[in-house]
Amino acid sequence: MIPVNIVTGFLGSGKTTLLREVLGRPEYADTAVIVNEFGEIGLDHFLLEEVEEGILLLQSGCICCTIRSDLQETIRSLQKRAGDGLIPKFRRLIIETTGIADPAPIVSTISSDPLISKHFYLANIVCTVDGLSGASSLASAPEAFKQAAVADRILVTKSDLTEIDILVKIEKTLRHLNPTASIQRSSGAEFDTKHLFSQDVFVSNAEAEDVLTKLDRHLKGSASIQDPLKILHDISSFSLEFPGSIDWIAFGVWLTATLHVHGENILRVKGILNTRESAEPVFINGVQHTMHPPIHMDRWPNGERTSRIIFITRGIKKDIVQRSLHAFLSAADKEYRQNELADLTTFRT
Ligand SMILES: Nc1nc2c(ncn2[C@@H]2O[C@H](COP(=O)(O)OP(=O)(O)OP(=O)(O)O)[C@@H](O)[C@H]2O)c(=O)[nH]1
Repeated sequence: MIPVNIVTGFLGSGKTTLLREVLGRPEYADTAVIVNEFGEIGLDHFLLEEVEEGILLLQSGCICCTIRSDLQETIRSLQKRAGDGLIPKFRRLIIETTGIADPAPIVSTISSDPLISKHFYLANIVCTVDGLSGASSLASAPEAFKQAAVADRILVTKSDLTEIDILVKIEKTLRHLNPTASIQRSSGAEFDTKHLFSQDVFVSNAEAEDVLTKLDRHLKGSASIQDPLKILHDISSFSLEFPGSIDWIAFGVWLTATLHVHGENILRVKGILNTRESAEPVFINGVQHTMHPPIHMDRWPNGERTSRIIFITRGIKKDIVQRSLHAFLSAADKEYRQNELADLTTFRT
């Protein structure tokens, strides 16, 4: 399976600068990158040959490709060409979105297209936020706010041009918005590409632990703080905690129904569940409609066997989600106890 990284971020925030670095590094030699236009990325000094219109082979061994009729068709055609030996095989795919694009439909394309999901999986979403002008774009452009809300890694760029108190302020806003994303600074060079691209969020135990540490910090600390930008865009980030074990099937039905009803307004869900069916914790992770296969972690981080879930939503308040989940789980609990009692009675008679 080939990991896919999505690089998103508002206009001029530094996506191309980051990609250029990746494309020049030998450790990313087997990477294919999908960009909107070659012109934007300035590849002249990397170029080895043009394999065909829209596909470039770079000196580093990377393949760079512009989008064809649509993303689905572009990914499928890259995969087919690599299979037919027309371009080198690649082991990673990076997709750069346009500055005003919503990354969620890309996530959905990767996991819902049967041909694509057979070969590719989402590794993570990286979002660049301009340290210098990010505060105003986050305030004025809902797209910029959403890109940061759904990300797993946030790179605050132009730290070399930005005063420290402005950087601290923007990082605080981003932490309130997306408490489980990791946030780094960049000055346009020497990126920590390993952390940004190689640690897969949706499949790794270590990553799940890191997310939980941040989730717990959110539960204990800043959960109740209201950020003015979140109020402006009607975005909430809240965490729920449930003691005791919960019914996995009932939870799954509830989550499916909730995602169906609220659809695009649930931007991110992440959490750890103590389920009746499994001794190990189950880590869940979703972007909008798309839930990724749960990870069965090998141990309980911090030994706390409590289910904890974080939601980032638009226009949906905590008490609505909490009440409906609570009602669902209580009903499943009641049924479980009745069945247990019935089993016991049958056994005695
Ligand atoms: N000094 C400095 N300049 C940066 C940094 N990151 C990006 N830049 C500059 O900012 C400008 C925009 O960066 P790009 O990488 O093109 O941004 P982008 O997000 O790809 O832009 P669009 O594709 O237009 O949305 C370029 O002139 C970069 O050289 C940084 O960390 N420090």
